[in-house]
Amino acid sequence: MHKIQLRHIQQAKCLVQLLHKATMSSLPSVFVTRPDVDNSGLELLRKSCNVTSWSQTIPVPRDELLRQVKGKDALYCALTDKIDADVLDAAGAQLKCVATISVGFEHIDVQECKKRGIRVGYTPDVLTDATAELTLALLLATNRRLFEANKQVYNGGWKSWAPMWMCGQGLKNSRVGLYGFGRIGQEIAARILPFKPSQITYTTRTARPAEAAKVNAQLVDFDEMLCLSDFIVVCCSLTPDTKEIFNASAFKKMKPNCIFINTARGGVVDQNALYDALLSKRILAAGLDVTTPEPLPLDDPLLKLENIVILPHIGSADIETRKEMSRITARNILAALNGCQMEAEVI
Ligand SMILES: O=C(O)[C@H](O)CO
Repeated sequence: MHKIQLRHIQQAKCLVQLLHKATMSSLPSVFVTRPDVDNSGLELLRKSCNVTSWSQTIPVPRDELLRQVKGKDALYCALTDKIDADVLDAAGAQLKCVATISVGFEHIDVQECKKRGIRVGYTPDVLTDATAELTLALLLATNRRLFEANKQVYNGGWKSWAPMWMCGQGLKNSRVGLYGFGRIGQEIAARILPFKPSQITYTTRTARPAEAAKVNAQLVDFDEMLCLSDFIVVCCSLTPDTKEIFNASAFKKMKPNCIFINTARGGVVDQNALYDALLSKRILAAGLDVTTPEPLPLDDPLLKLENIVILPHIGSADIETRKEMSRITARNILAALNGCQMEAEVI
C-alpha cells in the first residue's frame, strides 16, 4: 500500500479512537458496588454510561468504596453499603443519584442526600411476592419444626413414628398478628388466609380498612397483638420508632406458645431479649431471616438454641426478582441522570 494511503488510514483510525474516547469521557459515570444476576441492570447502564463495578460477592470494602466513588455521577449500591456524608464527600459535588438494589434504605443517609440535591432510588413492589413467599416458608419451617426434624433423619434421632414426636403448632385456628401492614404485610396475610387461622390482626400507625377487608384482618394496638397472638410476623420497616420495639417488655407480654417471625430488619428486635425469651421458653420459637449483625457470628448464642430457625437474609432471593431489582436500580439511575421521574424514588 502507498505510504500516503497508509498514513491516511492511520490518521482515520486515530481520529475514530479519539472520537470514541471523547464520547466515552462525556458519558456519565456510575460506580456499582455489587455484581448483579446476569448483568441485568449493568447492561442497561453500560449502553449510556461509563460503568465501573466491584465484581466480588463480598461487599465492597469501605476504603475501596471511598476511592471508587470519586468523580462519579451516580452510585448503584446495596444494603450492605453504608452511604453517609463521608461517601458523598468522597464522590464529589457532581454526584446526582444514589440508587439501592433494595426496598430498605436505612443504610443511606437520605437527609444528607436531600441536602445536597442527590436523588435516592430504591426497589419497592418488585420483591413483595418473593418476600411474602419466604416469610411463609420460614413460618412453616419454624412452626412445623422442619429443620429440627430433618436433622433427626441424619443423626439417628428418627427411631420410629411416635404420636407426640416432632409435633408443632399448626396455623389452623390460630391468631396471627402482623406488625406492619404495607405491601409485604398484606401479601403475607393473603398467603396465610388459606391456612384457616381464626383471626388475622395487624398493627400499624395508619388503619388500612380497604386492604384489611381483602384479607379479613382487624386492626389492633401493639399490646393487644403481643398479648393475644399465637404467631407474630414482623414486616415493618426499620425506623427510629420501630428500632428494638420487640424488647424484653414486649416478649414478656407474649403467650408462651407464641412463634415470632421476622423477615423485616434485625434492628427491630433486641436480640438479647429474644435470646432470653427463647432460652427460658417464655415464647415457643422464632424464625428469623434478618439479624444483627449480618452475617451472624458463628459463636452467637442464638445459634445454640433448638427453638429457632435462622436464614441468611434471603427474602427477595428469587432469580427473576433479583434481576428486576437490578434493572429498576439501573432505570432509576438513568432517569435521575436525565432529569426524569424515577421509577421509585425516596421522597
Ligand atoms: O430491603 C430489601 O430489599 C431486602 O431486605 C433485601 O432484598
